[in-house]
Amino acid sequence: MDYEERITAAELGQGEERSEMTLRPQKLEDYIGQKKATDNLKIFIEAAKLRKEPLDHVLFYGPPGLGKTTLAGIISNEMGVDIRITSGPAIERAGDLAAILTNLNENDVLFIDEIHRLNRSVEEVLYSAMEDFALDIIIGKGPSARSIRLDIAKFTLIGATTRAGSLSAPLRDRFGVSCKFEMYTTEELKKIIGRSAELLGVTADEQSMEEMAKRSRGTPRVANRMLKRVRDFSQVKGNGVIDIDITQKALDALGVDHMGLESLDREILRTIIERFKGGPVGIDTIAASIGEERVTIEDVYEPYLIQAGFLHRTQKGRVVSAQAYKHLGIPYDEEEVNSSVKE
Ligand SMILES: Nc1ncnc2c1ncn2[C@@H]1O[C@H](COP(=O)(O)OP(=O)(O)OP(=O)(O)O)[C@@H](O)[C@H]1O
Ligand SMILES: [Mg+2]
Repeated sequence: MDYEERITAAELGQGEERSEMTLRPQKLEDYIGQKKATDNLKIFIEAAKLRKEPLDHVLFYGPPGLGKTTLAGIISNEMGVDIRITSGPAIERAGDLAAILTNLNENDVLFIDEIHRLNRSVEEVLYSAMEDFALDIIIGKGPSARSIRLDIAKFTLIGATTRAGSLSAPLRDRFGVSCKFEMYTTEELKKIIGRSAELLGVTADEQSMEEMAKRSRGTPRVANRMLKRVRDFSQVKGNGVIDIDITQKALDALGVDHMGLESLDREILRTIIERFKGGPVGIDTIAASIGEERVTIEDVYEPYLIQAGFLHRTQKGRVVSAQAYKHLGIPYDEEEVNSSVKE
């Protein structure tokens, strides 16, 4: 199966950007879950509006597809300002960032996705921009070169990252607010699926929504993708109405099991069990064994495998749990596993 076709893929497939836009809530009251983050933000937004100032710079971190981009859009809506969306790898040179910054209006939001991937020279320009709303520009070359300071509009930087640990300390310190994104509960995902179904004009019964929610690995993006694939199934193989029967058939056909694991999740677990006696084994070794990039495993697959209790991270490497053996139907020999853990 192509990477793009995986329901867990962190990247958006063709045309998916547009369909994600239509499913994105625009207001804070329509944003489901992440209560800890949104309760605080609500107060900060209110306060900033009262002072007629931009919101403090905000850092969002957590696994892909949990609604970071969506929440950034909502913040700009609630503040009544424009949002400019870009990403770390897209800003190649300091000049690119300067161009973006000088085009912002007072109190606007600048959203930088994958902010841990900014290069050094760009990041340095960001420091004074965040702190003093100023750019230091060097004019001329050699002995006659001089630096001038250019004021820019006050703005809010919202940075998003899957790995807060990869951010340099000076950058991290310049964010006034930082929000950790948690995986969603089945109940929350069910609400999200219900909302999306309404927007897409499809009918799904309670039981099938519950089933999809349970198999969405805590991730709204996965839930929405799943809903769309199940809808396709119901239109082609059923009567267009989503019920539990068609849901189960569709998800089986997609290779999503009852815990929401996909073939690659199972391959990760199986590899650790069959080739490394259940671990501990280093992430690079796992990546090489299954021919997948380390970052993909770490950012996209592991968070859910850990959350669901199939995998543990230890000092010595990854270890699968007895539950993973059970899930894959592989006999669990406690003694053998323990001896390999102690080695
Ligand atoms: N809290 C939510 N309520 C309703 N829908 C949501 C929520 N969070 C996310 N979604 C839906 O999930 C989709 C993915 O969300 P979004 O693109 O914001 O994720 P993300 O965290 O920015 O992902 P990435 O880290 O990969 O950029 C959106 O299209 C949106 O419809
Ligand atoms: Mg995003």
